[in-house]
Amino acid sequence: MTLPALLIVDDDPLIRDSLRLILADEFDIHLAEDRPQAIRLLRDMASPPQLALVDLGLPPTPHRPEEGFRLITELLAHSPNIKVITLSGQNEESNARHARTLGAFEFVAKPCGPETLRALLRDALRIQQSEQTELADSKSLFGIIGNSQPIQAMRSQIELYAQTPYPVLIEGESGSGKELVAAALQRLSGKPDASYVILNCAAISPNLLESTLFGHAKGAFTGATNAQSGFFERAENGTLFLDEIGEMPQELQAKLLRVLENGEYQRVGEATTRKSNARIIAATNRDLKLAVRNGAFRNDLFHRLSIFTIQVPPLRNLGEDKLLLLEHFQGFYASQAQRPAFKLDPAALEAWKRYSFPGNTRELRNIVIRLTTKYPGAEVNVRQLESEFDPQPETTGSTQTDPSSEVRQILLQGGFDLDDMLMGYTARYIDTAMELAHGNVSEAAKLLGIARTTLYSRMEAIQKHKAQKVQ
Ligand SMILES: Nc1ncnc2c1ncn2[C@@H]1O[C@H](COP(=O)(O)OP(=O)(O)OP(=O)(O)O)[C@@H](O)[C@H]1O
Repeated sequence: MTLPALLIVDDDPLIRDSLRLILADEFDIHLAEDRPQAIRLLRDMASPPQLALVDLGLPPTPHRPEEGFRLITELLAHSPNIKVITLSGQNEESNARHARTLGAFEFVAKPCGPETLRALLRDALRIQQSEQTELADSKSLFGIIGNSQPIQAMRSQIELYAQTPYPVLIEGESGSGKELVAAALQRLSGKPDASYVILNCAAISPNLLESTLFGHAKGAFTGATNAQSGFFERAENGTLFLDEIGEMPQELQAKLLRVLENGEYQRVGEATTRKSNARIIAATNRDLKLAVRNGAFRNDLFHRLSIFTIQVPPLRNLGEDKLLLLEHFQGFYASQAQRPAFKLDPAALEAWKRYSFPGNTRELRNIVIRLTTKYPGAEVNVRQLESEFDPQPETTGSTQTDPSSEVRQILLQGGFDLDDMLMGYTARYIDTAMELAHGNVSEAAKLLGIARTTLYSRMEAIQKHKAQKVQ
């Protein structure tokens, strides 16, 4: 029987060795002493580990949590299903809570008894397996929960774009549901049996990305003992989902552009030109436009990819959907754990509605899992609930910057488009108003000082403008 893989990242050799000793009979252990080593290890593994135990204080800043925070984000970018458990000192509760906002499943205070740790890891594994069943079950249902106006608008966009052969770019903050949107696009593509291949561009080391995408000839590089097909070939005439597209190296961006333009590509080390009919869906949590301005992402590729763009709204803009998601996950995880569900008392429910969930639905889901374990069948009060919230939420979320300070530099760079810039501003104000109004369009229109119908038409204009730029 294959043991589930567990990545342990801790800079203290004593802790690494003792954890290996304790857990090796039940888990396939992989050890790393810092973030870069962990990422290298991950990239070399044939499939990502199911679990990770991460110390927050890692070199070069072993007394601060930043390196651990960064590793959590990178692990989840590499493998969204991985369950990350953080190890932390007794007095670092607020750091541990912030780690959970970033997507960590749970934290455990050091020193921790072997049985507690085992129980936690088994629990994480069981929940991970149940989530995979949920995903399979929800296929016909679209999987996307929410009735707010932004989610309804997003569903219509998915339906509209799903059956076209053009690329779709999915933008949104981490944990907001981009992968779910990609899966929905594929399911509604009208080719239910066609291949669906997912490549996370952040998960593959940049020098292997080209051969992973396009394949390689025998002897193309050291270690290429056989010819190998790539993801484009595997996708055939189905869908290729390129997650974290912002991480793609520049040289490869040019090759991807060529496939998007005429379907042509070559395996590494081969002169024969091959044809791809795969439909491309790409996703990013970075501001790609900013990356274009900074020269990190090709402008022409951005325009090709963003023929149809879907903005996945952050959870804080979705008003009552926070309650729908609460209800859904409450029921789901209680039945998985075969325990009665917890309930929020009225004050806790208000706090739930007020909280901004900077880690989006992934954070909400992890909070529900923890409450299910801690308070089966019980009423959760506001103090108990708020101890699950992030005490430093302002450090996550959108990474957009105010462009006004860059005006001179942008104009001098050339290629500036005033309409584009104004649309960007309009979109940002609308987004903020929707956030303040918890997804209520009439309220948002009031804040913006325009009529509700005008707001709808501005939203439409933003989408049209994006589509027109590439035609
Ligand atoms: N509207 C939704 N309804 C139900 N589940 C959702 C919704 N949005 C997100 N989720 C769930 O939240 C979790 C995070 O979603 P997902 O992995 O798609 O996020 P993401 O935007 O791809 O994040 P990242 O950029 O970090 O990869 C998943 O478990 C997903 O199923």
